[in-house]
Amino acid sequence: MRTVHFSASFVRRPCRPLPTSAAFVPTRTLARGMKTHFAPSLLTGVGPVGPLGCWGRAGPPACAMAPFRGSPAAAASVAASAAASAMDSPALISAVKELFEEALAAVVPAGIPTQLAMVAPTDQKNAQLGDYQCNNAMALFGMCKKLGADNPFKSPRAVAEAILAALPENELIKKTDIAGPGFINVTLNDSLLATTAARIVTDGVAWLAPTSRKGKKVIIDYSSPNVAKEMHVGHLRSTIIGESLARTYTFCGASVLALNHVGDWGTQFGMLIEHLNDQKAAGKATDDESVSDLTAFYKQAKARFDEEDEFKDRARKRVTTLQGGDKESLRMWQEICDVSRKEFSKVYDRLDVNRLEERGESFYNPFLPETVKELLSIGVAIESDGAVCVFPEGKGPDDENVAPLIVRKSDGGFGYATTDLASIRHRIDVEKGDELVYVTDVGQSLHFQGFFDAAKRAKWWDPEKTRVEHVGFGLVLGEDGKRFRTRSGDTVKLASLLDEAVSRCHDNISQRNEEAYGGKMSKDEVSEAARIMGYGACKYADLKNNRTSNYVFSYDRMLELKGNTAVYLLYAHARVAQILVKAGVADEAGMKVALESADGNIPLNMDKILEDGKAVVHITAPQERALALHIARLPEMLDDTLDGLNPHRICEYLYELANFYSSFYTECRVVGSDQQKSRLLLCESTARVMRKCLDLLGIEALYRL
Ligand SMILES: NC(=[NH2+])NCCC[C@H](N)C(=O)O
Repeated sequence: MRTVHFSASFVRRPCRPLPTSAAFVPTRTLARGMKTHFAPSLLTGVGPVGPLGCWGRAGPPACAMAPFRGSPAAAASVAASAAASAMDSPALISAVKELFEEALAAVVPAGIPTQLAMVAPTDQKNAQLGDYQCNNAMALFGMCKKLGADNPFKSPRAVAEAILAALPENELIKKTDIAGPGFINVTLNDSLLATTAARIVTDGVAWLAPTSRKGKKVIIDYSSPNVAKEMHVGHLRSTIIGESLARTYTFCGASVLALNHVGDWGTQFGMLIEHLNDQKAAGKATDDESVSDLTAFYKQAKARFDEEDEFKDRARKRVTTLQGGDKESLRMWQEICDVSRKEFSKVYDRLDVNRLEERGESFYNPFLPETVKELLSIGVAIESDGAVCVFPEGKGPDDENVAPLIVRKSDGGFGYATTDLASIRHRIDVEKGDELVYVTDVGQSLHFQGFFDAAKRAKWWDPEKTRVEHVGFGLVLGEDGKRFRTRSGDTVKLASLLDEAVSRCHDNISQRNEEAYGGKMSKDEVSEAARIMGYGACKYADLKNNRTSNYVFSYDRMLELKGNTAVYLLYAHARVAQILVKAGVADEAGMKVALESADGNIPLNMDKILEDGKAVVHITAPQERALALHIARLPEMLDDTLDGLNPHRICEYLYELANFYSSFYTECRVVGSDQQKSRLLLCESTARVMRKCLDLLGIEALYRL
């Protein structure tokens, strides 16, 4: 076995010179005007800044550091600099893979294709084995055997040995060993983990954002309720999942266009306008209750449409005049949309969703005739029974059991599919999206597959150039395992659902406030905490599941104090915050500041955590190492989240983080220990990562509970 030392592949990469001195002032902290004794001291002195930023995968790293060549303790010290914020922080796993790919390139014999590194994190239950495992040796040996006499290897183990011998010198890996037939276990350098944890405090958690989405334009279509219809739990799921993805993409450097593809166009507007007209004639305005409850209004209009021939006739004519651009019809359509819009925005305000841009189906109306015409002219669509249809590749009207995509109905009207074809084209050609994401229930999968496929055949979408994904999600079920409904069988109103969660939290927190804190929290504080916890619990209960599975909506479960719930995590964060207060690193006033600030960071009394003006984390116990490793794996988790479009990965990570922290806190004395500064730094680092993860899930943090 060979121990690989510092001086990595990246040493060969161009680096900007190391600054000779660096001063760091946490700007937000100062801007908030703290008491002088809390003013952070300047961090001066430079040390070898952690190598994390230099692991660079593709593209030149923005690098301002030299490779570490000093003692491990020195390596763990941090000198933050202005340049540091521009640092790239690729995922650990990618850096490990890159090293193994270099090694593989050197050992793969002629006649065998280039090998991608098969590297996976080691299950932390087996932490003694290492942090990552590279599993290429066995498969590569299998390929080499086919070379017969030209196979240079005797066994998979020999392949593993060759890979290790070819591993470039680097700063990342402390130790490697071969297990079993040829698994390579990899242990990372402690100093690197320590440095990463410390830098989160000096440079902010954004420093650790992965760079895989930098400069990418991502268009996320989510929420997308329908005008004059109830915004139901499905739309709530879409809103919560889409918002979390939007936040995560943004954090990872993408420019996000969040689109609310509201169902604001279609034949139903004929009857809605006519009904509105009649209501007005009867002296009722849009702010009248009978109209503002649009669901009821819709039902009335529908009933009349089904029962009154004269009304039906007018409604049909109205659709034509509306689609023909008649001013008066458009004005009334607008009026109806406005009523819905007001209702939707109430939900968005509650959920803290404010980046969504409304671009409803109506936006694409002018492009629809052209869309169909082109599909016909290139032969992707054909006329069938008076309608224009896109059949699956190789299928036609004579094939049985095929459901074509209808792009123009036999009455000449356009539908959902046509709008989506126009929208995908617009998002690629005009908006220049690199990734297009659509968040709806899995029930719409066929629709998405259908128009994605048509867009590809029409050459409007090149999958090599643009990533297009339907992010489907499962149903919300009631505790009886059936579709979530009220006892009377109606769909559950979103507002009342959130209200109930908040009210239950209010009861719990008030009780705790009296019992455990002697009423220390004011009435307002209790209400605010209940709001954060109630909304947080609903969001988290939704996000923590693998999105494609159905989940059971249960207040009891989502409000449990233990286990993978928002309540547990909010408590976990509050406990860390309170330790920092107890140690004098932060104070109550600082927490108030944190609550109002954009990044939620508590102003810190830096003297309490810096050693000789430097932020230094010492790793002396396995629990400290496990915690620091988990923190350093944030970029890897985020890449994973976006690759699979799975926000539940963030929940998993956050829950594990809370657990690693809890083992650390149980085993390692913080306040009053020799390691107090280092450990407090680790606490603050943990708190920041916790807050960032909560924020990516759309959940606010609590500092005291
Ligand atoms: N581009 C899209 N199709 N977005 C999703 C729209 C969702 C649709 N309005 C619904 O309520 O089901």
